[in-house]
Amino acid sequence: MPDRAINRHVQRIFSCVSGNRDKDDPAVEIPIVTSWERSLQHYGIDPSEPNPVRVLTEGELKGYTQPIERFLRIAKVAVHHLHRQVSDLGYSTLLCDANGVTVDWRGDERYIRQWKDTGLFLGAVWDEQREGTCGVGTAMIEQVALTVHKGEHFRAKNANLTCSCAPIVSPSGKTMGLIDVSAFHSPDSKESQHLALQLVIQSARMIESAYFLSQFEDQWVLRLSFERELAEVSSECLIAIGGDGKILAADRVACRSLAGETGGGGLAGRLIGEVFDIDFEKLLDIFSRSSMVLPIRTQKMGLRMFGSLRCPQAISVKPVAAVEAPAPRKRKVPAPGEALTLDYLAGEDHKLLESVERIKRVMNKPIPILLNGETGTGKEMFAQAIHNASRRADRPFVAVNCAAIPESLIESELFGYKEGAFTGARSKGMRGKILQSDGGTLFLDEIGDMPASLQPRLLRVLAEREVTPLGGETPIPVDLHVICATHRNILDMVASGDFREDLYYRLNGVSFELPSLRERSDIERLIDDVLTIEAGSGNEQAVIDDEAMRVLADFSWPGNIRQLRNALRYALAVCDKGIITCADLPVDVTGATDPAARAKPAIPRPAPAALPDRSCEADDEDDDNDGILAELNAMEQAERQVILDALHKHKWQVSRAVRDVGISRATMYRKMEKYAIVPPNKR
Ligand SMILES: Nc1ncnc2c1ncn2[C@@H]1O[C@H](COP(=O)(O)OP(=O)(O)OP(=O)(O)O)[C@@H](O)[C@H]1O
Repeated sequence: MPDRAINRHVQRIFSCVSGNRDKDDPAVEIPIVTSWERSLQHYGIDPSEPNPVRVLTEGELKGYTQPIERFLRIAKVAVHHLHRQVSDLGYSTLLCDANGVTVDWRGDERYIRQWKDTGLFLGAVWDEQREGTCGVGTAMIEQVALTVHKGEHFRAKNANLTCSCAPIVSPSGKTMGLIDVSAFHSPDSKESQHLALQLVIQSARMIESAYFLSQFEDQWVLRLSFERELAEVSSECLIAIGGDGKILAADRVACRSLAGETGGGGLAGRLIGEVFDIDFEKLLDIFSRSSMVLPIRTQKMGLRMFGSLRCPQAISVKPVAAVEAPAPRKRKVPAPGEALTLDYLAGEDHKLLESVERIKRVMNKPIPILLNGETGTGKEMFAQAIHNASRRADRPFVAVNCAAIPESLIESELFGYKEGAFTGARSKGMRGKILQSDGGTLFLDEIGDMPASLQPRLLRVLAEREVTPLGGETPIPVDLHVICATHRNILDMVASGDFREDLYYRLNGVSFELPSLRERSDIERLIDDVLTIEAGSGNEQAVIDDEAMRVLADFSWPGNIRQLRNALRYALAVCDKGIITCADLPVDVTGATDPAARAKPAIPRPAPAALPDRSCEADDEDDDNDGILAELNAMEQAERQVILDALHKHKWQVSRAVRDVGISRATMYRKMEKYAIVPPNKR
């Protein structure tokens, strides 16, 4: 550029930044002026300085490309595709990383010298701090797609270039890179670059979508479009959904389009049914029967969209619609010592049955399973049952409780060590739990307690399917299926930085919520089953009387099935003649049952007389039953009183009262109904 032109360029920038723009000079767009200000005042760059663009050596460049190999692989196709569209128009195509380093490049090889001289080449660093206003650097800082055309470049030496560039944003909203087309000959008018800018925007979007789909390849992805006609061929919004129906992530178009639904609170962590007029179960159900595009409305704003659902990759080999209907389940209570099966564990709880059907679909696929549930809900039992039902059943099932092993030992427990790896190491070394589970299932219980320092190592094992024991150098290949369990909210831990997001996505291929005991719709059935199992393991057969069953079914069970097992084990040991009554239940269960009942005065003991004597009926029950009493003959009145006395004596425990009276339970209930005897708790 001749000196006079350089001076004019520098003059123009100075007057514009100082607010004294020449009135003949066309207005400069705001982002460009702001960038000129930054370049001049912040970075202190001299616009006339002719220093060439910095180009990294091959070795230096490797340091930038290696950590983003996946991104490069995904973006490559889009870079190639874009370049095919623009190469004949004299553009080169640059893919830059988040630092502005050109990590992929395409250009007409005939002009290689010129590309290199202008810095439109592999390894060139296009950051604003160094180059001042330029396509890549300014799009990176402003986080928008833009064209920096000719004299809008800050440095005079770049003022013949035209650069159109768009940022590429990751699922978590960070700039992962930028895609740019640049040319050193172009018409003067900036409008001439409109199409080039639209093409880079489209390519950036294509890379973002491909990256999103790859990042969540083991998850369900809801693809949404505002136009029915386009929904099948291209989607505007992408939403990744975990196996529990909660949104894991949404791409930036989805976040922007659906911001009104969340009041700015973000989509991640919300249930699909909170945002749309359909819940996840229904969505799965519809898409399992048809792959059609489904009209969906958003809950708050009522936006009409058209969606399709992409299955986790490992399931998609078999369309969900083609999954056979589950065979009718045969449910039998396992004999003592017999492994609990998935069908048995599902019980008759509606939600659990659905979960088990879904588990069956994925258990033989390389999809990690995450089990959520309160302590004692049976997570380990489930993990074992999944293993037993899977193709890996004849291989080891290895359980590791991350909360139970001291942090200092977890590493060697999991990864093992070579002989002599450290003082005290066994002379032959140790195969860690991961290698022990080779070919089988590794169950990581309390995964939320996995120390932060080991999370990257575990991630590497899962990604690369190989382990390097402590003190070893050669990685050993391992084939394992991972099932994790936690009672903690891992998403919250991810948000607070206590759990690695990438590890969470690796582990949560599909997740299942095990209901607490108090939420189960089949609680009485389960209580009976657990009693059968407990009674079978050494104790006498027993039954639970109605009152005790009511107490057990109403209890809150903070320790879930584990606590229930213990309570029944105790009751079996103390009960008489195989009948478990309230008196046989541990006090922590009966004491917490019904605080209102406990506050009531004790039921008065009846007078010893066997004949009708209204004075003994201190509960005011019979006041309400005068009409019935009047209709009874003397015999009946006497019989009624005997029954009532026995019930009072045994604090309304039917099973005990029947023994005093010498009648069966069924007869007792019939008589109670006939004589209108209603236990206090049912009044
Ligand atoms: N459906 C069931 N029927 C009978 N017993 C069961 C059932 N589910 C679980 N159990 C028993 O309940 C106890 C707790 O189960 P488990 O250890 O699998 O729970 P967990 O959710 O893994 O607990 P934690 O979170 O405390 O590790 C075990 O003794 C197990 O045998």
